[in-house]
Amino acid sequence: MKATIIINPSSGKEQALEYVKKAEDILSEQGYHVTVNETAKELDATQFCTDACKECHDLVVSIGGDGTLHETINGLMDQEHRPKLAVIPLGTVNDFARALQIPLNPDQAIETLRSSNVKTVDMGQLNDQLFANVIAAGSLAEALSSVPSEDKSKLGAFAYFRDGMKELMSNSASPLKIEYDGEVWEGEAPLFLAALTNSVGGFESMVPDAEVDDGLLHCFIMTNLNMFNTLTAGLSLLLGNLKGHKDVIYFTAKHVRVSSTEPVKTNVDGEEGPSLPVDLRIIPGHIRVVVPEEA
Ligand SMILES: Nc1ncnc2c1ncn2[C@@H]1O[C@H](COP(=O)(O)OP(=O)(O)OP(=O)(O)O)[C@@H](O)[C@H]1O
Repeated sequence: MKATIIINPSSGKEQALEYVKKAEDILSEQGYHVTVNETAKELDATQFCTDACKECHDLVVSIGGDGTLHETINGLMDQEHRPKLAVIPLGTVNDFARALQIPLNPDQAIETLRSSNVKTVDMGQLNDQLFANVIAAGSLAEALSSVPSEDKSKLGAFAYFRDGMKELMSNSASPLKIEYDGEVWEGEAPLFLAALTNSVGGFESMVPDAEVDDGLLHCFIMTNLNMFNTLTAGLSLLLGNLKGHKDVIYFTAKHVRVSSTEPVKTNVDGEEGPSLPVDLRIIPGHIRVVVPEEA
């Protein structure tokens, strides 16, 4: 059996390398021949994962934040052989791990490598790339993409909170056209979100109905922009009951197209994504993820 470890040494307050040896030992104990690949720059994780697919590896382990995971899963795109995936979360948010009940403590997450429990999980497709968790569009999404990574390391989720609140208070909205499964919504909105899992931005009850294998994109449009409503919607967003807010439209779909008459950026799995228009689809059961025995 062959396994590839993909590790971003700059993630997790730069403690990532400490965890590699432990992961390697557990995998070797289980009879894996292990290759370790350290990322040095953007898209290295994608290339390492594509190589693992081509070399018919049985398992790919992503050690890093949601950005590293996003790049890793993109290496599975269009591959005939797709190895199982294991995730050791070292980022600020770690939505994918939260949704799959993978421990956020890296030492405990590494123990998951011993588990025989494998879950089949949906992926999202955005234009020609895959995403694992969430896509956001609008001025709020843009503000979150620009949180500097030193702030993320120092302040954790608070860095997002601070910048998100600043943006919500500024009341800037974008004209959005959202076409989904034969319906159309058009209007001004500071935020559109499409989530695959229950956890968004680290809030695990944000999308309580979302299951990792339900074959649906769970979509939210934040609409009303007066100061009070924006603030309460912002709090709902941050406290995790967005669906119930009166200025939030919620729907599920399998195919969504989001466009705008203005230049609007997106945020994909926590990193800056392409500008609108974007085409979103769900790919049911695309990957197999190693999860804790009891998950
Ligand atoms: N050696 C490296 N040094 C700096 N950046 C890297 C390196 N390797 C990869 N990267 C880039 O860093 C980005 C962010 O990585 P990742 O998400 O793993 O860490 P993080 O910023 O700590 O996590 P989070 O975004 O969840 O807080 C990746 O998308 C990748 O492009």
